[in-house]
Amino acid sequence: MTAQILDGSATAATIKAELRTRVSALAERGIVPGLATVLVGDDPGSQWYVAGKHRDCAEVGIASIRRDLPESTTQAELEAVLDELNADPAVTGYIVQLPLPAHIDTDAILERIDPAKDADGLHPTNLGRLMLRASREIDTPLPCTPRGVIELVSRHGISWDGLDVVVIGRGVTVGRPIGSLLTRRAVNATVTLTHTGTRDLGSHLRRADVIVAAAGVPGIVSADDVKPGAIVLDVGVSRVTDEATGKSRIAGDVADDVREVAAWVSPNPGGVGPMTRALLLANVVETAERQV
Ligand SMILES: Nc1nc2c(c(=O)[nH]1)N[C@@H](CN(C=O)c1ccc(C(=O)N[C@@H](CCC(=O)O)C(=O)O)cc1)CN2
Repeated sequence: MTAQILDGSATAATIKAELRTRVSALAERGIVPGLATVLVGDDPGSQWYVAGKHRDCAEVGIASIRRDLPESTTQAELEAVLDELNADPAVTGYIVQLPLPAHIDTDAILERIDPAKDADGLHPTNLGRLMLRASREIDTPLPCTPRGVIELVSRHGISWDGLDVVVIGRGVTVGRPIGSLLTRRAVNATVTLTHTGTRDLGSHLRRADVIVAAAGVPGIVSADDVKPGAIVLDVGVSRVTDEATGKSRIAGDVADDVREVAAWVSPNPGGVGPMTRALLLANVVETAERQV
């Protein structure tokens, strides 16, 4: 079997085209959605991701505001920037690029964001609403990567209803919230959340209809771990140095041989990453629409 590709780049392009139309409709009512980004320090990966978010905004007609701060920024200085953005009417939503430097209390920063402007859906109020609303529509921003995973599969004509999903990784941006999203009545999957403390990870993976690999461990999922015909989503991002060329490249959590066993695979790059970016824009547009 050669797996079919869950094409995140093409799907994200479709979502962005839909959002462009919605942004034009808002413009007719005099509303221009605005996304601000807050970046602390000079990590090249984070700088690249933030630059991408501003390019995406320009593509769909969202105004964007950039606040780049030095590595030495204190907790109080960063909180003062967030207070400004919370008060700025031109900012519909904003994100604080993660990870933050070690001297910053990330949880306190996420809590400082006005929940109504939380474009990443990572404020405790918004995560809490996600927990509470298993049966109702959720009218608050949702975490972008889990939302991207769900949309990527659904938009390839695959229903999640009744599927056994095994997630690897318990981080706040993917592993923890994705279980709540996938088990909502409207999606109806069954989820097992595994992590570095899970005994015999392979036995969980081998019975999964869907594997969501978000461990950040290159190649943690290989062909031997995958049930024939399963769907495998690669969310892992690790930067490794290619021994042959000496160049640095992105490595996902899913080994290449998985394509010989799985029915569907999301590539990395070109899978969940572009979807994360597109769903961030969706959160901003939806927040602006709710304000109308
Ligand atoms: N505040 C946040 N911080 C971080 C998040 C997040 O959702 N919110 N997620 C990641 C980084 N990230 C977005 O911020 C992100 C990572 C990767 C991609 C992406 O499109 N990747 C490309 C490949 C990129 C490459 O080659 O270097 C792909 O998958 O095709 C988008 C967004 C951590 N921080």
